[in-house]
Amino acid sequence: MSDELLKLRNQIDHLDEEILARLAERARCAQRVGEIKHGNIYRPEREAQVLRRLADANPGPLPDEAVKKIFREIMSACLALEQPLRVAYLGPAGTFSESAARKHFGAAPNFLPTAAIDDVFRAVEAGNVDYGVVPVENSTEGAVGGTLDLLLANPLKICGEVKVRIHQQLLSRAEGIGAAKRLYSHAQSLAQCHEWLNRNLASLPRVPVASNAEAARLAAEDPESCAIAGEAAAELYGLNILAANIEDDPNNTTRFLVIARHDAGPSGQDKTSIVVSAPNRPGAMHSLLEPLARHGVDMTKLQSRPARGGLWEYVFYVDFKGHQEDPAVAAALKELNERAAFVKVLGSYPVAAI
Ligand SMILES: O=C(O)C(=O)C[C@]1(C(=O)O)C=C[C@@H](O)C=C1
Repeated sequence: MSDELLKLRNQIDHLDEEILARLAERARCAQRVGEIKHGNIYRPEREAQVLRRLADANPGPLPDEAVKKIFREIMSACLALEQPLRVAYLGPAGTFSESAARKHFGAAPNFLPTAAIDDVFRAVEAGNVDYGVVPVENSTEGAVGGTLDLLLANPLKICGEVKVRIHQQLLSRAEGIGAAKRLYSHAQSLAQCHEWLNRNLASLPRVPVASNAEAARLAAEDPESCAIAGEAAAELYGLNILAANIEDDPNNTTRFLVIARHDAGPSGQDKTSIVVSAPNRPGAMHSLLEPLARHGVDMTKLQSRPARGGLWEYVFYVDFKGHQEDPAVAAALKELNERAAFVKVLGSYPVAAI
């Protein structure tokens, strides 16, 4: 070993010990915070502030994303010392929902896969888990209607959002695609890779199944098949990646919501989600949203959904920038309340920080 290599490795050992001692000190601080803090132990607003502050202070050469991932895990481990979290997500294991849950909470919680989106809501409401992670919209496929309906019907709050870049992989137990007789995947993933499949595997029969993870499980059992699923499923079922990132839109992203029995405090960079219904008369929707514009509140999403029970009646899901405790948002919400037939605040939460 050269002298320089030896010296650098000694230096790294030394730095690692320093980092470890500082981590232990940080963990003891977090434990003490846990003892003196009242109410919820998990504080999404504080975690978002920590991640943003460190990304801003990052001197390099590590990219901001790497710094945030490292501190995401540090906070996850510190929080577990205060209180081990239980987090439900739309399963089975290996889905993009699991990736979203792990991206948001780090590796420390106990994760519980559920069979359907409403099971996630039920598990949180019943107190079987502390938090739930559910998909709400995809950049190519649009809104997840089931989640929107459940948000309206449920007393739960949104306390966070996570965005996951969806990369689809062609997976198989075999080393090549030659012997494959069928392709399993979720219908949404088949749609997201439609052009690639038409160009490369036009004659291979496509079999839609309940989830990508289920597709990967089937491909692991059946060597004459392949599947489209994410990397997490490939790892879980020990499959080879025959073609990587085959989604037609390279920016394909799914947004997930974190649901809880409480929402989040202000973090300085927040979003608020509400559901409103407008009285059935011309211009009602315009008049309803006018206070937002007048108070300088930026609307980021407007999504309509048929109201249960009334033919051709709609409810509107509106997201805007700011926290309901911000004075401009509070003033706009007060006026909106006076004008709307119905308003429900689904929650204020930090803009995705990671
Ligand atoms: O600041 C707190 O309230 C803490 O409990 C500490 C800490 C952290 O590790 O920084 C851990 C968990 C919370 O969700 C937020 C932050």
